[in-house]
Amino acid sequence: MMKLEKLKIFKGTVIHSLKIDHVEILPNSLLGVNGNNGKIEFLKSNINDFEGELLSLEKDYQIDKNQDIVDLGNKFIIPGFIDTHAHAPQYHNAGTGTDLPLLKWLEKYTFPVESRFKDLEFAKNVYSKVVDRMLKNGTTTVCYYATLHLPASKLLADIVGQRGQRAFIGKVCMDRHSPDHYVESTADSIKDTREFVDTILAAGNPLVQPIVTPRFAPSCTDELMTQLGQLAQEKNTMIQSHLSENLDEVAWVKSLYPTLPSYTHVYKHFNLLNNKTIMAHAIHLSDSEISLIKQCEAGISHCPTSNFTLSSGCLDTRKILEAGVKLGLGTDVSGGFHPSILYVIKDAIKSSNHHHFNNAQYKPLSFEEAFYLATVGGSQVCGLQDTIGNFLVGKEFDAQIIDPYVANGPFDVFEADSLKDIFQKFIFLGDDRNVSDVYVKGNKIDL
Ligand SMILES: Nc1nc2[nH]cnc2c(=O)[nH]1
Ligand SMILES: [Zn+2]
Repeated sequence: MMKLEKLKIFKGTVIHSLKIDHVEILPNSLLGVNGNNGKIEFLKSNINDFEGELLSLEKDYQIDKNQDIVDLGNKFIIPGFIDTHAHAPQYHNAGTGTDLPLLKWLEKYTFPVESRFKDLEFAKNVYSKVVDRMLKNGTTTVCYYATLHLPASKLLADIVGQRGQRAFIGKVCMDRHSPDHYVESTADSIKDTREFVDTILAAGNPLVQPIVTPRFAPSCTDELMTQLGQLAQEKNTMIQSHLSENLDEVAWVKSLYPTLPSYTHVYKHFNLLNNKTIMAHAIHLSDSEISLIKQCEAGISHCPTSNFTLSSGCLDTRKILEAGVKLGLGTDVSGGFHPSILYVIKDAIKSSNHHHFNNAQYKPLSFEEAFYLATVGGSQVCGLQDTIGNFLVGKEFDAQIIDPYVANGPFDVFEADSLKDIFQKFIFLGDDRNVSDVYVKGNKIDL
């Protein structure tokens, strides 16, 4: 007999993805989570005889069915969302400064607010709020950019750790083409990044990992790019940056690197493009750049809310998927004004529909595919495909409990609605009011 002292069992409807074009909707399920390691112990679905099933579980696991079972009733459980690209300091500006394209937007709104994070009180206020906001919206994993400041970047990691979120956190590196009030020397950038990586690793929280973060090629000298590539390799960390978001940016990179074949090749040249790399946007890529990304096994963070707001363009997600490149979704707060991946899911569908307007043969993203990208796709981009993304046995339990019937909620359910209809209504009409509980690695988060 297996004795598990700490087993939590969720009884009700479980929804997740195993394949990109199909959502598994599993009524009458029992999902067991091992409280010792936060992993999924079992998932049994379409159960007819709950009493019999529970009796056998009582024998196998010595559970107390009055204490260890959470009855979901008419709520359902889905994986936590994975935001593969968000700027924590920019949350201060979310919903403002939506009138300019990328390079002017950076100068006018973004660098000024990021430079304020030398003030730790200011940082503490914004960072506490962004982490809370993400969790309330069911986002259990985030790839965060902080700012170039070491103390505030460490503070973000502390706050994420205290709140129990899963995250990759990057001290931003930028030693050129930046305002005088918001730039660092090459030596400081490397020294502080090294200290940041070492500090996060020494803290030993498996949920919070450092990520090497050159802001984008135009804001890093060759020397800095070279050393960041070496550091990421030495410490075996993830890498994140921006790629081919805006046509003026692409032309700028071409002028900075006239002898390299493309923007993507710039990152490759400095050993910053590999299977641990997340590139945000990647809209204006040639076929050979997509092939290079595939060959290097890097992933793309698709940020359509930002791409619409900054008028950057519409990523051809079908082409990226058909090329076999890992693809996840990102809010890109505050280029993207909305902190919720639910919002990004809808913009990913609309962005894909735009390609369909111009080409009747084009197969736009279905809502099932967009949900997959928000969960399983994100896990692949983060290198966590064996750890999170869905409820396969052995993965860690990162989840949200969704209440479609919450009082004063954002949508209505009618008698004829199937479970799939209700789930789709949540995707299109739902918001944080429907998120009743959030779990990361089996731990319930205080919302
Ligand atoms: N969207 C976006 N693109 C960038 N490229 C370089 N920095 C940024 C940023 O902060 N946001
Ligand atoms: Zn960004």
